[in-house]
Amino acid sequence: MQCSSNINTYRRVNSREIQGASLHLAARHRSIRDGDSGRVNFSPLLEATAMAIGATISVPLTSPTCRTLASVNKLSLHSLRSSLPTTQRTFKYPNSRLVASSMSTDAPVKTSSASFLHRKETGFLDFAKFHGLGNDFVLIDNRDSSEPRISADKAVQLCDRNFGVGADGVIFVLPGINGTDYTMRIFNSDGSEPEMCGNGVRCFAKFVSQLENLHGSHSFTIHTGAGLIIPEVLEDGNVRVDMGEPILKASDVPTKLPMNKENAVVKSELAVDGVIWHVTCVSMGNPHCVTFSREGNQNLLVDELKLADIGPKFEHHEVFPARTNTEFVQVLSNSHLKMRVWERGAGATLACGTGACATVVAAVLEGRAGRNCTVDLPGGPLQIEWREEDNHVYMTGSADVVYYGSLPL
Ligand SMILES: N[C@@H](CCC[C@H](N)C(=O)O)C(=O)O
Repeated sequence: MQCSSNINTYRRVNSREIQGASLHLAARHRSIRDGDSGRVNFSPLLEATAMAIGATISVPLTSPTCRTLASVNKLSLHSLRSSLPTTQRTFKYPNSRLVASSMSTDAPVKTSSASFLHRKETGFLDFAKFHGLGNDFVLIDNRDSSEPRISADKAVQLCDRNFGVGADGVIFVLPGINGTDYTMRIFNSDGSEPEMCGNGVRCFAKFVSQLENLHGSHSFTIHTGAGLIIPEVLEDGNVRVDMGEPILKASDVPTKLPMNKENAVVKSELAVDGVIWHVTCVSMGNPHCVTFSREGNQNLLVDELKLADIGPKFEHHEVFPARTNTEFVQVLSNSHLKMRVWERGAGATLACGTGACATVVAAVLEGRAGRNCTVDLPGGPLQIEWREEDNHVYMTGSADVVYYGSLPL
């Protein structure tokens, strides 16, 4: 896997100013259910407040009743596009209103998710808020341009949990390159741009399914800074992602820690804050430092760790020239791990998909677990398999929409 050259390197953005709406404020208030549509609308007062400050929010409780595209099953979107007659291939850059109206066949609602999703009002940014096990993102439909609709600075403002929408990152659905269906780019909440995001790519897949009105099992190809990533939306709504091969070569992770004869860093000693930690370094396109133990303590009890104290010391350690994500892992059994994460550019998050993948790779390399594991994260479990046959890592887990919003740019 190669990092593409259009991925910017890390930089801190200090601006915390937010213009426009206090969406978060409105989103925190209790909402009332609109029984017929199965959707939640904010109370008239809050709705009015949101409008007054230039923002709207709508929240889906259940998926709209939809026509099933049976032909999509098991086909990649790419192959689907080329096999459908032209008249049915309107959804690549859809006439938004058309697609919106075909979304629901028996329960038309005045503010359906589809119509909201396909709104394109000048001067406004329409977005969807998603989360993968509590790792939350603002998703932006950017299919009409290969340049992200908002800057890194604006992403920092949106991610602010007090003055913005509140999220761990902002993700853009861009046109595909190199023959892929889509390109994914992401800004962390600090404005830096990582190569890849595991939970984010599951959210990306569900968002694309909504935008393209896809149902049943389907998959597509995504170009990322970590190379080709292939998510498959399953019948049960979960998403399985082929995350590609882990990178173990120290200089590619990258880390300056001393490597073994295979050029990998496995169970190496790292001094952080006067304590020796045993770490294994893995890149899933983005860098990870995984630790199961420290000197005199063979199995970490992760609930006892003060993540906010030690996390930043790993992230900014001199042996990690591109900074690092750090996973603190407790082994529960040969197939069950418990993990807490300190993310580069985002801090403590409730889950990290690439981190869970790196964790299982590290557990196998250290002989602590098998290749098929459940990884428990603060936000819920992920199933991770490091498959021997193809050396690829597969991640399966949930991804859910929280609400759709719109705010002035
Ligand atoms: N939460 C993500 C990882 C997001 C990127 C990370 N913070 C980095 O800078 O590498 C995941 O689910 O993988």
